[in-house]
Amino acid sequence: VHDAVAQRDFEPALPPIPDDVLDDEEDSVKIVSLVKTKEPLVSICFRQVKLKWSHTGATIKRDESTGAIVVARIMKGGAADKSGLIHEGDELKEVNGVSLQHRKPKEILPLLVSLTSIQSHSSLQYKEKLFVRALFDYDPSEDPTIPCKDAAVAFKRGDVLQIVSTEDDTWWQACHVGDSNSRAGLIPSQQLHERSFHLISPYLKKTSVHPDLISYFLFISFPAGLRRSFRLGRKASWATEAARFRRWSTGVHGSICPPTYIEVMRYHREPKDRHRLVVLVGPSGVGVNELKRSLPSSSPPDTTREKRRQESEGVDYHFVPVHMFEELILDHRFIEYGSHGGHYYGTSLDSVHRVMAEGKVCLLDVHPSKIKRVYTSEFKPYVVFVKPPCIEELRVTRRRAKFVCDEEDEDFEDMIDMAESMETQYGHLFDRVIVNGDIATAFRALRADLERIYEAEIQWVPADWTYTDSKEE
Ligand SMILES: Nc1ncnc2c1ncn2[C@@H]1O[C@H](COP(=O)(O)OP(=O)(O)OP(=O)(O)O)[C@@H](O)[C@H]1O
Repeated sequence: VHDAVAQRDFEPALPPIPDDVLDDEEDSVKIVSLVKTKEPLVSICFRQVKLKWSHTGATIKRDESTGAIVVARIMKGGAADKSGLIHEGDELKEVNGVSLQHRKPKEILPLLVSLTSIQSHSSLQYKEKLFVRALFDYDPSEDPTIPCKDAAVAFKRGDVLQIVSTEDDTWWQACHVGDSNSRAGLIPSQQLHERSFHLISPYLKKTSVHPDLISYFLFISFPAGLRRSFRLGRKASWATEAARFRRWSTGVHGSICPPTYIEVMRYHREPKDRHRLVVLVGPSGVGVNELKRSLPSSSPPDTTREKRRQESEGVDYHFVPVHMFEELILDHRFIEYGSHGGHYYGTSLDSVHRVMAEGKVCLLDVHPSKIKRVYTSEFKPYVVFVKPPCIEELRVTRRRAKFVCDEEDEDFEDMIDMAESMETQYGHLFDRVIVNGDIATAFRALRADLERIYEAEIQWVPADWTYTDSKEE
């Protein structure tokens, strides 16, 4: 191919090879000339060989010791990579007849803008199959460390990316999954993101460290009383936790790693498999219970308090003697438990198992710090964060609802603050965020999301879960 291309005539004509390039230096000195046409095409001329590509798929840098402009990186699957004609370390001599010698990077960049525009073909099949979910937002336009903003891929927390190269320790190459127009580009490597986090670069300060349901689904739902009891207990422990987290984030525990990427794999639920556990989290008063009330419910939680006249065993609660409840605590059988008014209330793993074993969808409402208790292949949790809207919308929606008239602005502010803290600390575990402004809209969003998750052919779940499943088979 090289020879066939080399013998053809191309327009425009290349400048002659400089006299000072000796024949025996051919292997060590490459003269590359870039000619930008009116079309969005870049012609790369390599001696007398000229190829036209829509995009080159390469980045450049200045060699610190020699001052030369060299090819820094060849993007996997890009035109430059496929051609095999330019390589990392190749020196760029001139662009459109303009010598690059002694030029400042600022002057060179506009000349090379097309060279740094990286595109891969949508039909491209990458050889490596490593998929990750991003656990933080990344906006290259706010990242001063990115070698070339045009070569980068922006993403949001939760996006699934296909990693096509991890050869470079600092900048990996990846493209978005499920987007046929997605191009491969640079993303910060895990190592780089962890390092940058500790330096608290400006772009990271803004990032977070960090889904009537189909009638045949039945849900486990815990009554408001229990939830409120938990919440009362949670409030105190949350304040301690938030304070501890603030200390960590200010550097007392500098070795804490920020969430970066988690390897994910496609998961297809077979009819024989249990449904995924649905976990609802949110700050106190945001409306988790209100949303749950609109969903069919089933298995209740455990409590040690006396049964009231209107209550039934196994409907409102499982009424358990204190000694049994305490045994369950010692056996670590509770996902979450607390006491209120001198009585225990708890959400046990056993109650979740029972519902799931019956083939029902289990809906759980816990403090986000407890998600890790069920973050296993056994439960495959789908975590929905219920978030408050802005304070103006909170005022309007909550006061419009006649039964909520005693909420003060301060409560709304607390709710918003707590939601922010939860997102900061646990956001990487959330599969879906639903803003509960107008209750009907929030409920429709939740229902649509849960329908989607239970009907979806393919879902992305942590690779660990699928490895565990295959070991168990
Ligand atoms: N979108 C909404 N619009 C108006 N009122 C709402 C909305 N969502 C919830 N509410 C009301 O706000 C109050 C608190 O809601 P809910 O009890 O569901 O909160 P929660 O998140 O379960 O908190 P807690 O555990 O503290 O009870 C309830 O009176 C509920 O009816």
